[in-house]
Amino acid sequence: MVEVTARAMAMLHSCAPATGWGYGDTSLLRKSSSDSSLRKDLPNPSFTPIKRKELKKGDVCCRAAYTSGDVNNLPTSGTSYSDQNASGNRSAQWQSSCAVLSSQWASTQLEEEKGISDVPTIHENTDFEVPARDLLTLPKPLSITDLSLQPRHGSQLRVAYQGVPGAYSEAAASKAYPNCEAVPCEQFDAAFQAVELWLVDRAVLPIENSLGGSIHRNYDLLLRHRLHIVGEVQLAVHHCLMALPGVQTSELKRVVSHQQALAQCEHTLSKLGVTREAVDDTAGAAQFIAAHGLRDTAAVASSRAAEIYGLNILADGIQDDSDNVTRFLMLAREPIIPRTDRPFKTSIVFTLEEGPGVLFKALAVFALRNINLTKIESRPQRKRPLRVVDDTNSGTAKYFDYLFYIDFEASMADPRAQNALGHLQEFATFLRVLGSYPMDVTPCQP
Ligand SMILES: O=C(O)C(=O)C[C@]1(C(=O)O)C=C[C@@H](O)C=C1
Repeated sequence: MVEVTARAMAMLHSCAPATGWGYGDTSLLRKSSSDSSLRKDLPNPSFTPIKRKELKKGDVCCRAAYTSGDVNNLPTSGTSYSDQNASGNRSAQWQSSCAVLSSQWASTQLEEEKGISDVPTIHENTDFEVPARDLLTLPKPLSITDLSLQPRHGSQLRVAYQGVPGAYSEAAASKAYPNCEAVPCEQFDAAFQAVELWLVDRAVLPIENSLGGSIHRNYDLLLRHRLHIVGEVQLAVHHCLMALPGVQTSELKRVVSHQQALAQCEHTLSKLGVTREAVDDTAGAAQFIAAHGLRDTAAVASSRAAEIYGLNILADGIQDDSDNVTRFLMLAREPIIPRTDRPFKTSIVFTLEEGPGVLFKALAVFALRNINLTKIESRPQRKRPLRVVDDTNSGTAKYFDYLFYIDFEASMADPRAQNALGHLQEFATFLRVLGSYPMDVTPCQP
């Protein structure tokens, strides 16, 4: 058991290209030159794994990359994209470019008059039950352009989320960490950086929604930053249409909200026949209407946002499907110790060489061990979006290069998961474990 945990932790801390192992104990994981079709960790397979000798022309590139050390500019062991771009004065650049501010209790107007924000004072009690008349005293979301404060150490967990008070992400942060101090951030990036800079302890960010699909930005940021997924939380998202008190639905010309929320309410909004405008978050839309006294505009947001910003709910439960759930990830600087005494999920990201059946082979490492996949997402590799393949018979072809993100139902403490990743790493050109964490099995109540 101790050994299994040590292997799991080594994998969680690793950020290794498949060509060079970043794992602590490579002998435990690497199957050296053994043929993967003869793997001893596999149960008597119900179908024969693809053998090396079955590889066709296209597959050869897997082996080539395996020995060539080509990791396509992806992060190497212990590094991230930001490391790779970094130069000697990296530290200073990093500090200044990604500086993030903590909660700021100052009116926007005051800041505008001064032209620059005062050094903010951290308020001791971030109580978001603020009546609408106190709008100006709501905490200002963190911004990546702000200057940084020293992180605060206290007994209360500080949890960054994207948006302003009343956003679904704030509710998700409270569900994930009851009694936490939820810290609003302007952008997803700022939430990542707030954790990295020790301004907060955790971040809770949306990753997918049952109606709207994946939040791609956060997939990309997971790879660019070096945080670990330490949990997930699912939240039922119940949208309301809201406007200033006294405004009728017939007076509306425009609806503003987060683009995911607008997409989740497609039916209702099409029937309204108004223009739609996307803003950073749902609660921010409600705040905007209240702050500017807009009588021709409604917001799609939570009932809590209506309460905070003093708006009137015109319609309730306007999402296309009553079962509308958003899954959020909990992120931390350190991984948690994976366990096997409760259901766990593991999230990974990897790249493959081009070739017939390569993705099939990658997915087979899980199927062969009876590991259930819960999510697969592909994202373009930004540093290498296109690869030119010179083939004298058919001219020059262009392939798109992708990163594959997979969530599977197994803990990294489970030898099946370790063996599956050991197997995958034999032909993946890059592999990183983003986290191994308890599955959210609680009811999706807001
Ligand atoms: O705008 C908010 O309130 C958010 O918390 C963001 C967000 C998202 O990004 O998907 C979260 C949950 C809902 O799916 C709609 C919007």
